[in-house]
Amino acid sequence: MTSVMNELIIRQPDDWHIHLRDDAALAATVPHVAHQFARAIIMPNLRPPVTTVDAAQAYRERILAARPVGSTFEPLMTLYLTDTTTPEEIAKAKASGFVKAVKLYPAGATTNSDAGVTAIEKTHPALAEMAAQGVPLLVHGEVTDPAVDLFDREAAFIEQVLKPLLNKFPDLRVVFEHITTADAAAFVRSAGGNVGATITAHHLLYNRNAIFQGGVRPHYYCLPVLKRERHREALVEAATSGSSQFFLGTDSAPHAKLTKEAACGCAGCYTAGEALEMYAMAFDSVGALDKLEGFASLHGPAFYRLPVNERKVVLRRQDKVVPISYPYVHGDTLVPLEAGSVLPWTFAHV
Ligand SMILES: NC(=O)N[C@@H](CC(=O)O)C(=O)O
Ligand SMILES: [Zn+2]
Ligand SMILES: [Zn+2]
Repeated sequence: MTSVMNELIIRQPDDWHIHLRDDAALAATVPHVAHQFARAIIMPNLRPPVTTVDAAQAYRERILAARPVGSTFEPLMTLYLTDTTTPEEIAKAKASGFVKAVKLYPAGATTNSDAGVTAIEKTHPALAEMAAQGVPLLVHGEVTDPAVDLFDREAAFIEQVLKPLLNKFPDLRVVFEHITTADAAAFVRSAGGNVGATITAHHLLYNRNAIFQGGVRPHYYCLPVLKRERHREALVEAATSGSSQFFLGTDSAPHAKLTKEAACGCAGCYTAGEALEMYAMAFDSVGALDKLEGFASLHGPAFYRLPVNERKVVLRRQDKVVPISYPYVHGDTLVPLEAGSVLPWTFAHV
């Protein structure tokens, strides 16, 4: 007997990778994440980047102040790793209680990564302290060598950086962020339980054709860029496998409309307002809705050694219209992924 699931009640998910930006942008981004998720790992790629515990604390206060009245949303803060991050700052981060991880951006790999790491060896003192203290390293896993094809940069990063890094620091806890390839999914599975990965909704739903459907579609452009269909299928397989190494991270990355729809448009898809609807579509597409709670609400807390959320939420098979745009900073707007589309799922609190 086959049955269609029309309503899915799960523990409230967390988002293990999101960009909220700062100041006026928080009025747009925080209500979205706080509605869908109980907690979120907040990326530190501000200008200037969040490189100290003191800066993370101040940023955390600004996020908390932007929460809707009554919201209990909890931002989990991260530090931006640089060539000069000290072991002392790592120890301070661990002791703070609110800094949960440290983010590695290879310099030049993505948005606001120019202050990132220029050579991984320079970070060895900080990484040794992180391994000792159990502080997770979150990685944007793409090499920056312009000679490497854009679509191959994640696979190259595994061989050139990640494998040597884990050989040197076998106990380091690593999250391979926003994985986009079969290579990355296979690598994570072959690594120990100290290695996990986040997967976005857009990398589960689309392949690289989406960027060129009838013309160039800037809102589907993000980094790492969407890949071929066989990679998308491998990501869906990993996300729905039940393996606790894979968990939800939207990588929702707001950029004002004018900076996306431009001759040199910014990388990033904005999905925070409709993320769970999109993940439900991806899981439903392979009949794996029963695996969504593990991926969205259980595996991440297990990796980060945090309690699971007690509150329940519901996904209903009910149409939801994605707004054409949301208000954003300086009178500009924010165009969500699938703006104007009708999604077959609707997220609500129970
Ligand atoms: N994913 C993106 O395309 N962009 C992110 C940066 C990142 O996560 O690499 C951003 O901050 O805009
Ligand atoms: Zn990234
Ligand atoms: Zn990101």
